[in-house]
Amino acid sequence: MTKIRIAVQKSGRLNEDSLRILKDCGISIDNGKDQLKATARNFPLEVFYLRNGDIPQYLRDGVVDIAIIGENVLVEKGSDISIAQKLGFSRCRVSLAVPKSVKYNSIQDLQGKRIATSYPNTVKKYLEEQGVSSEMHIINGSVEIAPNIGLADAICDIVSSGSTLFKNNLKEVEVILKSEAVLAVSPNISEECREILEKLLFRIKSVLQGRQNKYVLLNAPNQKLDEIINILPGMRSPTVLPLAQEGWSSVHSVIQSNTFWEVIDQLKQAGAEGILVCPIEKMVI
Ligand SMILES: Nc1ncnc2c1ncn2[C@@H]1O[C@H](COP(=O)(O)OP(=O)(O)OP(=O)(O)O)[C@@H](O)[C@H]1O
Ligand SMILES: O=P(O)(O)OC[C@H]1O[C@H](OP(=O)(O)OP(=O)(O)O)[C@H](O)[C@@H]1O
Ligand SMILES: [Mg+2]
Repeated sequence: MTKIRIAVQKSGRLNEDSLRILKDCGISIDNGKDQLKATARNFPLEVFYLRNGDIPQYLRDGVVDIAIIGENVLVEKGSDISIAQKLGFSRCRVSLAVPKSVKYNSIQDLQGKRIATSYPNTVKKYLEEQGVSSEMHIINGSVEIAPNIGLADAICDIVSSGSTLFKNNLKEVEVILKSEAVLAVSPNISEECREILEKLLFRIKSVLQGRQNKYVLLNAPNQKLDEIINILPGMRSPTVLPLAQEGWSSVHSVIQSNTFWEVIDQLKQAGAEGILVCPIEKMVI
């Protein structure tokens, strides 16, 4: 039986969330410690544990069919590789930063300067578009230290909370790109694997929809129902059921996690009581 081969980061920032999303899709993987390959028990899938930075080449060579990878790595090394789905975790940006003490007005200030980075292609392309040329110093880790040891005038690296920049006395001056984990697809994927990919994508989308929404139940006096229903659109429209106590109803609906607190405030003001909020495991639209 054909199995789809998926690359997952062996260890690092993407590993845990990548395995969690597969698990939330109902896929059980037997994980031995230090295993490089594992087979799913209940889905035609094999997991290859690889380094994030090596994955574009493995996709290109057809060693794996799909991969969970940082979008920033695809921009750097795999612009020929397509993205089937953004996955909503490991959000970060790739930014240029300079020492806090340096006056920075515009990207032109980097003309002829030395930039330390692990993302030379991304930086070069960005600078070229702005008509700026700089000298690249390729470093694989601890890039933020480079200006402090006199190795570079600026750096380009991943920024998330900004605390690494802060600790190294640097300031972010240009955001080159925003990134998150994505499901990437080999240009050489077979027809059979594409069918398995469609099944996997259906599950992933249901999981992501579930994560982005909450199930809400509340009680409301009947004369307030119209107002409350207007606040709560629901998947089609809210469910309204009579309570045992006359003149009251129970309203059930789905609301987006990112607007959640504002909606709850509006519901309370409109007269809703006993509001319960539950996570949604999967949501099929
Ligand atoms: N601080 C961060 N916050 C959020 N996401 C991040 C952060 N640092 C890295 N990432 C994302 O996670 C990916 C993996 O980062 P990580 O540092 O674990 O591995 P790596 O050193 O880039 O790769 P490799 O697996 O090749 O060693 C990055 O490509 C990026 O997409
Ligand atoms: O803005 P922050 O929240 O501080 O995150 C940014 C830092 O996180 C990543 O490093 P990581 O911790 O993955 O270490 P690494 O250099 O060993 O990959 C990245 O390379 C930055 O250094
Ligand atoms: Mg890192």
